[in-house]
Amino acid sequence: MTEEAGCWSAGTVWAGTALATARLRLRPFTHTDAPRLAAVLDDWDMAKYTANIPHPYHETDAHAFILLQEQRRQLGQGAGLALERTTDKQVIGAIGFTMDPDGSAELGYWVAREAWGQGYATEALRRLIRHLFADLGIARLWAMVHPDNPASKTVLGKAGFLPDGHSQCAVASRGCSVVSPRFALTADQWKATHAARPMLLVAAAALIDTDGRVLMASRPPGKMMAGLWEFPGGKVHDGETPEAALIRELHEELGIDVGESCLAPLAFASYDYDTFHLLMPLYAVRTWKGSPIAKEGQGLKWVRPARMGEMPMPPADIPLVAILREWV
Ligand SMILES: Nc1nc2c([nH]c(=O)n2[C@H]2C[C@H](O)[C@@H](COP(=O)(O)OP(=O)(O)OP(=O)(O)O)O2)c(=O)[nH]1
Repeated sequence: MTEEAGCWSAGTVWAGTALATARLRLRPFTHTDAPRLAAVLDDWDMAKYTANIPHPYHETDAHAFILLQEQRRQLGQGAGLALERTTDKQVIGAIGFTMDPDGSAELGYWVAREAWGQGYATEALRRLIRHLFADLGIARLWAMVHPDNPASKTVLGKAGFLPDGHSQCAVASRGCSVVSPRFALTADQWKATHAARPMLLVAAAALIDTDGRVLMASRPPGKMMAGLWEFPGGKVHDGETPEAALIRELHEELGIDVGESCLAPLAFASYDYDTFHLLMPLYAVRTWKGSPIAKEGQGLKWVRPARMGEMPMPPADIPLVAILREWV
C-alpha cells in the first residue's frame, strides 16, 4: 500500500474512524463514557422502548456494553457508536448496527431525554446509513421499533425506511417480547433519493487582520448548526456570482464594504451534509471599509489559525483550518 492509498480508502467504523454530521461526531465509545451512559440510561422512559437497555441501569452495565461494542467491532459483527454533540462534546445518544449473515444489517439507536425532539436521531441515522451503503457496501438495512414509540417510526420514515412486516422483539427492561413493526431500506432505494439531494453554493470569507487573525462568526440560535463557528458568508442567490453574494453577505452580516478586487480565492469546501451537498469557495480578504459588527445576532471572534482547531466548527470547515494554518 502506498501512502496515498489513505486518500482513496473510505473511513470505516471497523478502524474506529469517527463519522461527522452537521452537529454530531459518531465515534466508538470509551470506558470514560460509562458514568454519562449510566446517568442517561437509568431512566424508565429511556429503557421501556429499547431492546437492550436493562432497568435499572448501572455503570457496570455501561462498562459491559462498551466492552461488547469493541469486541463486536473487532470481530466485524457490527458497532455501537456514541453520538457526541460538537458544541459541548456531550454524549447525547447512541447508534449501532449488527451484520446479518445475508449481507444486510440491523440498526438501533437512542437519544438522551434532554436531546429529544431536536432531530439528532434522524441526523445520526442518515449519516450511518450513508456509511453502511456507500462505504461498506451493505445491501439492505432494517430496524424494529417498539409499537408504542411513534417518534422512532417517524425517524425511520424521514430516513427513507419503508414498512416491512412485524417480528417478535425481546425488550430487556420488561423481561418479555413484543410484536414490533419492522422497517427496511435497500441500497438502491437509498441511492435514488440520495442522488436527488441539492447542491448548495455558499460563498465565505476569511477576513484577515494585520495581526494574522481570522474573523470567525458563531451561527445564531435557531439556524442549522447553531453555536458552531464558521466563516462569514452565505448562500449564493439565483443569478448572483459567488463574489457578488459574498460582498452582499458581508455587508448584511457585518456591516462592512468589500471591493470585488479584494476577494482572493483561497480554498473551497465540498461536503455531503446528507440532505444537501455544500460547495463553498473561501476567499481571503485583507482590506475592507468599516469595522465588523455582529448585525444578525452572531458572536464574533478574531482567531489565530493555530487556535481554530479548538473551536467547534461545521464539519465542512475542518479541512479549511489546515489550509489557513499553512497560508496565513
Ligand atoms: N457562511 C457559512 N456557511 C457555512 C460554513 N460552513 C458550512 O457548513 N456552512 C453551511 C451552513 C449552511 O447550511 C450554509 C450557509 O447557509 P446560511 O443559512 O448561513 O446562509 P444565509 O446566510 O444565506 O442564511 P439564510 O438567509 O438562508 O438564513 O452553509 C461556513 O464556514 N460559513
